[in-house]
Amino acid sequence: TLFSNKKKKRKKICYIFFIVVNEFCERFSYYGMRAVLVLYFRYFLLWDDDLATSIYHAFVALCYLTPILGAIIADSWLGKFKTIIYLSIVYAIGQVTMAISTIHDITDANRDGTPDNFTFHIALSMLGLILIALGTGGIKPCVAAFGGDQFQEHQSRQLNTFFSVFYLCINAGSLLSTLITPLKSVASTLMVFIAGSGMYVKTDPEGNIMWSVCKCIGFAIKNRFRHRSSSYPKREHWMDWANEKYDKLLIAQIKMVLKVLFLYIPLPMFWTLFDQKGSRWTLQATTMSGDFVSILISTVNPILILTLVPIMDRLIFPLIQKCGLNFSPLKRMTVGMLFAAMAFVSAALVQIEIDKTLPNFPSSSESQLKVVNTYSTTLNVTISPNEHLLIESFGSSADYVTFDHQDITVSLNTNPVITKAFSLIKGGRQTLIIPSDPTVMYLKEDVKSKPREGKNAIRFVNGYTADLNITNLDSIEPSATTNYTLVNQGKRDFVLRHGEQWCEFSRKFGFGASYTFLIPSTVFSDDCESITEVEDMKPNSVHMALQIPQYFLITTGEVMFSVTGLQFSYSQAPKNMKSVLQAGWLCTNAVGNIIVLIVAELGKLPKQWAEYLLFASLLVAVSIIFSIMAYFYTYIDPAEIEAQVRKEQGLEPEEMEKETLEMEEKDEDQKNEQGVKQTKI
Ligand SMILES: C[C@H](N)C(=O)N[C@@H](CC(=O)O)C(=O)O
Repeated sequence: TLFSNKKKKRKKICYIFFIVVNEFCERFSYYGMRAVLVLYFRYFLLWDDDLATSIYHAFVALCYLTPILGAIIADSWLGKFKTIIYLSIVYAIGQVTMAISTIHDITDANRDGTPDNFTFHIALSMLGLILIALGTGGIKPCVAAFGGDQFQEHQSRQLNTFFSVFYLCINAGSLLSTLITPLKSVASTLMVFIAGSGMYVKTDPEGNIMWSVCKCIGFAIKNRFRHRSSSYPKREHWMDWANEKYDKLLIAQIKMVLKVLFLYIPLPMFWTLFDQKGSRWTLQATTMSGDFVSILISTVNPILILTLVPIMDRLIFPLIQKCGLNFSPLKRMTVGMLFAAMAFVSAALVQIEIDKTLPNFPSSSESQLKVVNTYSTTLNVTISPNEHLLIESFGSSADYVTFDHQDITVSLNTNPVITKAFSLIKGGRQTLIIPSDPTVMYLKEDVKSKPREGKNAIRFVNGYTADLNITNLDSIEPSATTNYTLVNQGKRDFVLRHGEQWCEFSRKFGFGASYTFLIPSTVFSDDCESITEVEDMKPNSVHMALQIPQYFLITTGEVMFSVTGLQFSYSQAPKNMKSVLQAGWLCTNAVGNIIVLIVAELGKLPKQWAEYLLFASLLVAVSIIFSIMAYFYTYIDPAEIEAQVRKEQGLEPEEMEKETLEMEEKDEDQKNEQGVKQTKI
């Protein structure tokens, strides 16, 4: 017995391996593609930030809505195994479609590096994304439930370990996806999964279960309405009004599922906060300094998961249990929510620090102006009605001057005095450029927010007497100013050229600054030494390391909330509705994403830290509601309830046999475990 049990255990580890590796490959592909999706929208399809972010969140939401479809197909028709295979093929076709949509040569007839027919690329990429959402969402609830199906009812400890390992694989896939291309992994997902085919425990679909569930619920509601008069005796549960027509077992199963789904109502709020890691927190990072921006953002969450899941599972949870505390799944989920709320309090505190260092940007009714003087002498600049600035040659005003009106008149103390009227941009920042010929002074629009991704915005004013060529920029005419170019942090070299003459200058950049470089007429004679730098926006000074606590808190919350939720959804579902409940669980994530979308559309509170605190307070309120709901929830053993109902109905011999077999197996396992313990002693 000992030998055969060891063999069985090894076999189980082997096919669980195939399932978790399958999940690893699938998540690797999904996160790999997701990581570059916004960049593809921004720089290939040339969408603006808002559209790119909205379509991105809509795609993520769709990925978490399609599980309903996958669950229906699996539980009612194909079974989990075949559903995973078929939808993986859909997924692979989606990835290939998406990959084809990124080949600009297909429509780039004039070979200028940009596609000629954007509609074709947009249509193809949208088709690809829909197929990927169908694939990834469709197989997701099935893989988790299929993994769970490999365990028997008495193996709850092993089942919990499975879900932890499953989550580790998700995050290992997500982590590695940032390093390797995603396409290859779709094929490997399928191959790995099919390789284990002969070993899995495959439960058969039990007819169109979702349709039966809907009909049964519909009948219960109709029947209840028909018997609304007080002369009819009340029933214990409203679903009992389906007793007249439907099987008691189906009614009992629906009651179990509805009980859990009701409990899920407050859960999307957790995901609303969680999903802002990729939007608001990423934006926050762009206003901070530190040279690990992209690495931090894309890898800190999976790295922490890979560390925290084993610590929680092997150390923290057993320790809590040893202290005699009952840390039930629903309590863990509530604590998880509170951790996420604390993460947002931490984000708010970081934001307050950042705000102290941010420039004072104009409000929507204000305009800001700075003056740059490339004239040969110091100038006295008067801006009507009462602004007086003294600006050295090749210097600038100390900071922006804010106006609550747009029409201004500028006078220079030249001989004769030069006066010119300008109209400023409402809500904008501009620089008044005074060139070597001040009569042609002009306004140039400045950046009015921190440059993206911690980059630096730079531009040049040509004070030289002829056209100049600067590395990577178009040629600049005398007295003209270039548009801003974004440069990364670190040392950058620029070569200035006019005919045979050239000189080189270098600058070291930090994060998120903006500069205007003033090129004097002597630029070639002093080997670029005389180029002066005007700081339009200071570099970021709050270090990104300050974001680590918020990432740590939200990931701790995720381990408590998400891993537990996954296990809970499986353990509380009747056998024929495991995937449906997994889909319900994933839908909470979809709703969370949709809330993020709505919040992004509605706009922000004037102060970002206040928005973070608002979200934290909302989640605390929701977690209180959830803890009250959880207090009234009684954990069930779906198999036990099903057996009881069957017993009440009179068991069929076939089922009885199956159950006896399972009991025998359970006894065998227990005896064996005792045997192993005794041998150890
Ligand atoms: C990468 C995340 N830490 C993660 O584990 N995500 C899970 C849960 C979810 O987002 O639904 C996943 O991708 O399955």
